[in-house]
Amino acid sequence: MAEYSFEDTYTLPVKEPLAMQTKNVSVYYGKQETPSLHQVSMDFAENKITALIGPSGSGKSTYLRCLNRMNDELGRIDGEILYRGINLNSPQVNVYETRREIGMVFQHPNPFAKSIRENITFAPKLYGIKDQQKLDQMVEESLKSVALWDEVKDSLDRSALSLSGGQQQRLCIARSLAMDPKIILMDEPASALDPISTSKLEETMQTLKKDHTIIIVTHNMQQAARCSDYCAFFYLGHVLEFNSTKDIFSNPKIKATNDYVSGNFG
Ligand SMILES: Nc1ncnc2c1ncn2[C@@H]1O[C@H](COP(=O)(O)OP(=O)(O)OP(=O)(O)O)[C@@H](O)[C@H]1O
Repeated sequence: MAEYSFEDTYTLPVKEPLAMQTKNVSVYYGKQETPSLHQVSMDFAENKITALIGPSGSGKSTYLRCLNRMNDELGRIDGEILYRGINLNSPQVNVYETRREIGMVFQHPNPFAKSIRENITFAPKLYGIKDQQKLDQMVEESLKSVALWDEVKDSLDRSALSLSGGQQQRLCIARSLAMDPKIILMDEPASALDPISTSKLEETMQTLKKDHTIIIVTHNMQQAARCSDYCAFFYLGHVLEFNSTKDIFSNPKIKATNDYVSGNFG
């Protein structure tokens, strides 16, 4: 039984260019009759960071994974996921192309058991890029974007698994950047990192947003408040409030949001 009404919602209209938009996205896992995610509509401003917050099991990761079709095998997804005028939630859409445009960084760093250099060049080579000079340039640019270049430029052929957890996570972001995505989805990317690595990751996000749109799931309220421009509050598979981060934390419109950001439940 929900403690808060699903009717009591607030959605801030986004008055800037959009990178992506969803309309009434619902997710039914397996043969569920009641969806785990209910009709989520949201606008993602371009070159901004949107944080998805809410208690455990509220549907944040379920929603995030829909945005680059990572839930395809798990059930039925209704609604529209609009990117550059195309509904990505349509069988005609090539999921591999979608994931080139919309990259994903996971909770635990998952570099390949290969060298630092090969982690970056793996996907570009699969897509047919053979020019060594171009590949070297991709390695340098993507590692610079995540502020890892200075730390690893003299040991690019060393195993990625020998890096620290924080370095591995930044390498994974660099790996996703090599395919030049426009949107980067991040599912609790700092949850396995120490405070210093977390702070470097947050700095990286601020650099990346000059050229990318970022959508991040986080349990860490301070992180959402520090890093994001917009915030969506999820509760039992519904989005109850979508607002500027400033207002979510200082002037929430919905009681459930206020209770959550004040630490009254979660
Ligand atoms: N693969 C799956 N199969 C069936 N149900 C699932 C699956 N993944 C998630 N769910 C269910 O969907 C609901 C939302 O889960 P989800 O992981 O999206 O929430 P969340 O807000 O990201 O939680 P957390 O913060 O704990 O990661 C939960 O009830 C969960 O049990």
